[in-house]
Amino acid sequence: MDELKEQRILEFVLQNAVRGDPQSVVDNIDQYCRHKEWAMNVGDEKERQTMCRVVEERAPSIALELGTYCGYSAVRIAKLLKPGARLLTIEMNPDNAAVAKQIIEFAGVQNTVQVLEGSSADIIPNLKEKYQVDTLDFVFLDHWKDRYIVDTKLLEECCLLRTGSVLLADNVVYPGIPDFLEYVRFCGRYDCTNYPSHVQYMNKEDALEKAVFKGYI
Ligand SMILES: Cc1ncccc1-c1cc(O)c2nc[nH]c(=O)c2c1
Ligand SMILES: [Mg+2]
Repeated sequence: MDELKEQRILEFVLQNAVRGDPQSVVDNIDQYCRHKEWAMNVGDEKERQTMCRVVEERAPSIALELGTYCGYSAVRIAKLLKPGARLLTIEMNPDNAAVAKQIIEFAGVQNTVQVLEGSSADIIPNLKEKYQVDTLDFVFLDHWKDRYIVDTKLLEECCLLRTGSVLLADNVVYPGIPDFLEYVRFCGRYDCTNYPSHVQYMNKEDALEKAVFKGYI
């Protein structure tokens, strides 16, 4: 069977990055995806400009990521978390989950990041009982465009958000998530901020949207 692109990214990291050094791991993924094979990691521009500032501002104790992919943003987020904080990251594709677990372990953040393999629809309702979550301080949405609004409503229905919980959504311009944007901007429960950027490793316009939950009004 052909080796998957994600396995080539993993190989490149294992051969070129420094074990236990999260920055070296994400730098090598950026280098591979910029010069050898494009891949849908969130990328260094969005992370440097926005994600790191939003995460550090919120200083989450418990964070959730929807869409682990190869673990690139999980490693970046883990690096920004305070001691004792944890990140749960959900990945539907078992091949990607397997690659992500190895990249997370190589980066040395396996005690901070837990990869939950399966669908967000199945896992989100179990976060409280099975994963000892009370409410989430930070949620990074980076999975499938048609799941952003459904999963946002599911987080609300499962009482997983509290006043001040921060949602940060990738790709709201390209590929574009119009139903999610309209929901968070006009339902009355979120304060929204848009952060223009570019699709990773390309010049194409994109943006991140931050939506701060105001409560179950
Ligand atoms: C695949 C693609 N092609 C051209 C331009 C952008 C994308 C793209 C970029 C991303 O950051 C994505 N993140 C999560 N899930 C996606 O499907 C996804 C797709
Ligand atoms: Mg993305």
